[in-house]
Amino acid sequence: MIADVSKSSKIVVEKSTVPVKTAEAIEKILTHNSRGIKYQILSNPEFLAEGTAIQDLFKPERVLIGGRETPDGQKAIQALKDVYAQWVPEDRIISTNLWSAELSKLAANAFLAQRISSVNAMSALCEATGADVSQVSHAVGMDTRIGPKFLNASVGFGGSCFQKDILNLVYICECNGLPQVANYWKQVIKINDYQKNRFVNRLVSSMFNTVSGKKIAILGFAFKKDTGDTRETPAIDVCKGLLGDKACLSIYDPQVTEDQIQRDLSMNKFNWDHPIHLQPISPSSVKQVSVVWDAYEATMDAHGVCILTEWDEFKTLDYQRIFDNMQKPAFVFDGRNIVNVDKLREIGFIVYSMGKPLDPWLKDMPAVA
Ligand SMILES: NC(=O)c1ccc[n+]([C@@H]2O[C@H](COP(=O)([O-])OP(=O)(O)OC[C@H]3O[C@@H](n4cnc5c(N)ncnc54)[C@H](O)[C@@H]3O)[C@@H](O)[C@H]2O)c1
Ligand SMILES: O=c1ccn([C@@H]2O[C@H](COP(=O)(O)OP(=O)(O)O[C@H]3O[C@H](CO)[C@@H](O)[C@H](O)[C@H]3O)[C@@H](O)[C@H]2O)c(=O)[nH]1
Repeated sequence: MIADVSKSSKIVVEKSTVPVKTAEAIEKILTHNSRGIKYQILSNPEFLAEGTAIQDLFKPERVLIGGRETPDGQKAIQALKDVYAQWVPEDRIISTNLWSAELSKLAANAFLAQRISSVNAMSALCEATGADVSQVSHAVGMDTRIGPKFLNASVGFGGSCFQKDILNLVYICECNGLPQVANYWKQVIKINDYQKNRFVNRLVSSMFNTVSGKKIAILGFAFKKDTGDTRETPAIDVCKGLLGDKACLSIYDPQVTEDQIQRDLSMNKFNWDHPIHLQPISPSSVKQVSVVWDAYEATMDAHGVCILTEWDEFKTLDYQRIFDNMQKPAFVFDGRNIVNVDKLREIGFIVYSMGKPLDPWLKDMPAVA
């Protein structure tokens, strides 16, 4: 396509996250169709996060540009640097060779996801020992070599990037004859799956080993707050786990539509990645699921409440009102550690909060249902 329309030399910039050596493939295709036109391929991976995209664009921590180490490659890097220099301080614009830039993007996401899996693995140990994962994260994160960010235990990481990019890394390791390295990174995903299962098991075992026919309110469905994106959201796996035991779910998320939730819960795991025209036209809706537009409606007459996204509004709900309108005993399962556990216990809730000292109710329950 680019080769078809190009009339003069071009710089082609990869922004998407790609397997290492994609630039080489692009270069080969363009060069073979070049009709004398010269191309320079640059790798300029995008590091923005959803929910903060505009700030990340205006004030990036770094801009990474990878190119060929030839005079023409360096000239192309400088041309792209000049564009960013319009609003990004020059010391934040770094240049590398092509393969380093492509790999750095995968490495950055793998490191971030690894931090979450590390703290989530600790959360299981905290529950077993009586430690509090927030206190452990705080103490660990004060070491400037480790740093305090991205150490919040949760029901698991989601989003379209982390799992895909780690699987990409794993594939590249395997293709390069590095199975031990591949296995190391695979563990990050395995712990993430373990954390989601652990949450469902805790919930089911606390509620007398079954949620069949019970109403469970799901607060939050997006993979994180301030976005309506549900790709790879842990809510899908948690909801499917509960539906597997025949729970009735009442789901509320301030940004996710009913259609999206029904689609996510009725589709096979990887169908979301298909172009929209290849997805089921009207996926049959899941009967045990209702989607409502208010947290109070979702929790009305519920046996249990699950918090799966850390939306700010869930921190300030009137939990006394929620408790009064729920079946008893009333349970809260906080997959994001956002509620005040002591306050909720005072109200009368049985509370499970990821990685926090266990409620006396849960202490003698098996961690696995
Ligand atoms: N979403 C983010 O926050 C974010 C942040 C940084 C980087 N990225 C990267 O940016 C890229 C796009 O992300 P997105 O969230 O916009 O994804 P998206 O799924 O919304 O968009 C991807 C687009 O690529 C198209 N596509 C997929 N496979 C294709 C193929 N083989 N040939 C041609 N087109 C194809 C899809 O139809 C879709 O229109 C990804 O590589 C992602 O890793 C995303
Ligand atoms: O301490 C934490 C931090 C995050 N999360 C979860 O991790 C997931 C991903 O969060 P985040 O990284 O903030 O969102 P993304 O929009 O997926 O952004 C990531 O993926 C993008 C796409 O590659 C990169 O550009 C970004 O730099 C990278 O942060 C979400 O489910 C979060 O809830 C936790 O569980 N605990």
